[in-house]
Amino acid sequence: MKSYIEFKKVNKEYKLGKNRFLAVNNIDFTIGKGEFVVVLGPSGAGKSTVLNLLGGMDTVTSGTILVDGKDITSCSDRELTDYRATDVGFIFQFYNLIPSLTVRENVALVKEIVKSTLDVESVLESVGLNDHRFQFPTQLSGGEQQRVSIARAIFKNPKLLLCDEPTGALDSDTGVVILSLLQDMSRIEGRTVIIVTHNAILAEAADKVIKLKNGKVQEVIFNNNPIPVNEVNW
Ligand SMILES: Nc1ncnc2c1ncn2[C@@H]1O[C@H](COP(=O)(O)OP(=O)(O)OP(=O)(O)O)[C@@H](O)[C@H]1O
Repeated sequence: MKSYIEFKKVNKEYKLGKNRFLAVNNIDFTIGKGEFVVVLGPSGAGKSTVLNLLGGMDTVTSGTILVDGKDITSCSDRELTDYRATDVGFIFQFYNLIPSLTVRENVALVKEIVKSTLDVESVLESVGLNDHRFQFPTQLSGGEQQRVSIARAIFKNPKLLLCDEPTGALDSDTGVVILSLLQDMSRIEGRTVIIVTHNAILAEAADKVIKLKNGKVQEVIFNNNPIPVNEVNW
């Protein structure tokens, strides 16, 4: 598959007092368009840092990140703001919903920052929230709240869905439902979906697994026969 995302010799160094710390150390990998990718590794391996660099929330110390032919490491602040707003959908462990807005309003709010969006009703239907659209976040379960954050992320029709521990706050059955939904975003809608997780078993469902350790790529595993998330033996 032609590479859609490319990390080339990417380094990210943080200064801690007088010391320097390489959170991401000379990383190379590629991801194809529409792939369902899992990033695994122990705590502190650099998973979130990689996701933040790819999402334009953090900048590299050196190296290049190409997304759909665009070098995001040479973007101006303005271009990076546009990239974050239009090209990337973020899903985090905590849902970051606005408690005083309904489900529908939480999603439709994205229109304030992005001109071209999908149809809000279709998006709510695609994540199974049609019946909840006039409820407030506190009236929803954790899994339903995470669906709202997925709806909000895909409403702007992003090229990429970046998910950092999206099931970290959910029980395992609800987690499987959410991961299935994210897999559908890749399989049915053709979106490129990248999930950072501690749950190594999700590798069976991924097209590609990127294993990180101590800021380096330890291994990239290509899976020729990824299985549906709900068939993984959790
Ligand atoms: N803004 C920062 N300033 C200094 N150090 C940082 C910063 N962000 C991350 N680090 C350090 O970089 C390393 C990698 O962090 P990162 O959050 O990417 O790891 P992770 O693999 O996502 O870990 P976890 O699974 O625990 O979330 C850690 O040692 C962390 O302390």
